[in-house]
Amino acid sequence: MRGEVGKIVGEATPYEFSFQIYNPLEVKKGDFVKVWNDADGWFAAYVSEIKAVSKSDERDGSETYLAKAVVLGKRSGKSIILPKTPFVPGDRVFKAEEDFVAECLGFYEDGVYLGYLGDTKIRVTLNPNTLVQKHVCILAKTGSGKSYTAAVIIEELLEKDVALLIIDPHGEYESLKYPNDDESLEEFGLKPKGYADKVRMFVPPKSPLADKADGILRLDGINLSAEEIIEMGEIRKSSAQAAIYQLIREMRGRTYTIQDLIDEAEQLSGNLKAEIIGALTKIEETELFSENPTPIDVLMQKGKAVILNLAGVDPVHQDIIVAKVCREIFEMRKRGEIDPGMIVVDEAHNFVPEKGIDKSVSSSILRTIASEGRKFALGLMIISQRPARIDKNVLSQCNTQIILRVTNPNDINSIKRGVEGITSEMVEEIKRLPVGHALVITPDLERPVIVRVRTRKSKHKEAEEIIKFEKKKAKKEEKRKDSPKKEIKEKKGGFFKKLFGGD
Ligand SMILES: Nc1ncnc2c1ncn2[C@@H]1O[C@H](COP(=O)(O)OP(=O)(O)OP(=O)(O)O)[C@@H](O)[C@H]1O
Repeated sequence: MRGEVGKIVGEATPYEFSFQIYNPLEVKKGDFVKVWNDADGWFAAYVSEIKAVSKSDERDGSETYLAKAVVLGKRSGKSIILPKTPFVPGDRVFKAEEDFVAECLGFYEDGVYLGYLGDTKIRVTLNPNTLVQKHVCILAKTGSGKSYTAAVIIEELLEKDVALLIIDPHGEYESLKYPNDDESLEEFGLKPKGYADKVRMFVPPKSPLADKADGILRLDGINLSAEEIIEMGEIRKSSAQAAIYQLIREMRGRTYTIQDLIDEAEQLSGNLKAEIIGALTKIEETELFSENPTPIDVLMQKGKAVILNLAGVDPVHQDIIVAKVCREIFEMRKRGEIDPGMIVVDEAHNFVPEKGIDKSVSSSILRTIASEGRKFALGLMIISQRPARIDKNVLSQCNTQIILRVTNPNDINSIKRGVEGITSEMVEEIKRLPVGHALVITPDLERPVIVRVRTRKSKHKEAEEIIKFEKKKAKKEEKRKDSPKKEIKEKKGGFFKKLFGGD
């Protein structure tokens, strides 16, 4: 038979075996091979390790090459099966055809196209329902391609009309609006595409990006909790914190705004008065809270992505914004008042930190969504460069894990603890992954796979490019103003504005 590359040697189980390679140039780490199993037929296996060993009976320095192969299993109906009997030493090992490997792995048809499997041209397509409803995390050291990979998934989910809210602390996602011009798109069988018609950017009132935004985010300022006021007002003294709790107790049964609390605090006496009024005034001055808040259903709409761009916003305010927006989305989702969807949380270690390492007001609701969100079709995408600093419970709720290069020993340890079924070989692999390569672990695949993440269709956070694009667009707009179709297009703009609100 053509394509024979070696034979099984030593011990073999139904799950893995070693084989002697005939020609070391023909098999390399990461390749796929196939072997026959008398009980269950052909199976594909992944070459996870290769070593050269000297032949024991020869002193002339000649060597033999041994490979370790992990059996991938094969699709049988909806599940993946592994053979029930071991492979047999002496049996022949063949190169596996790409179609056969794809068939064995059984990627989801018309799924989320993440990239190519290892060095092959096999498309890795993940089940969108698993991704969204059972949560996903993207972990990697900085610069390894976290936000790039997140954007690839966002593009795919947008095309599947999923509602997305993106918490974007560094302003990295607005470039989704603009098409990429990277030639490597072709290699992945794709064309450039911007998502300007689907992506809107919201910012808090005093954001440095307020002029550029599609909408201003204002939160419900009615009946803020003592915890929220203490956090936002950065009230550290326990006596001042106690005074805030007391102020709010006095409001019991009434609805109140920050201004009402300031008026009430005027009645206080003693040296805490100035401190409390100062803290409340500071909150008032953010203009974040309003009696006419942004309707939450505007932030979560089928087929649209709303970016909450928090670049340049005080981290304490970011925390409150995330807490309040996510809480309302969860409550509305429970009542079926907004579309099912996914909340993407970049820099997640800041919003849902591991207990004992840091504190945040948003932790509680993010933990609730991680554990209960799937019941209400509300998913989470958790993105972080510091896995060791994220709440372990939240990480363990992410059924799909996408891990790019990680080297920090603490982060490696937390991945080992938090990711079920990860082997020491996979850990070694994670430390060496090139930029844009990811280990993907998902319940729909029997084995973790290495994916070469595809090129983005939309532009990746290159500010200069975006400015160029904006200039081009402005020129086009000038021309359009002189064209007779002007009125119709403006009407469309009006509808869009209505849909998203915005200032
Ligand atoms: N799949 C990919 N294909 C092509 N280029 C990629 C890919 N993934 C990452 N890159 C390149 O690597 C760079 C870093 O990726 P990215 O910005 O996603 O890193 P990051 O892990 O989010 O870093 P940071 O923590 O600094 O935000 C990108 O600017 C891009 O040039």
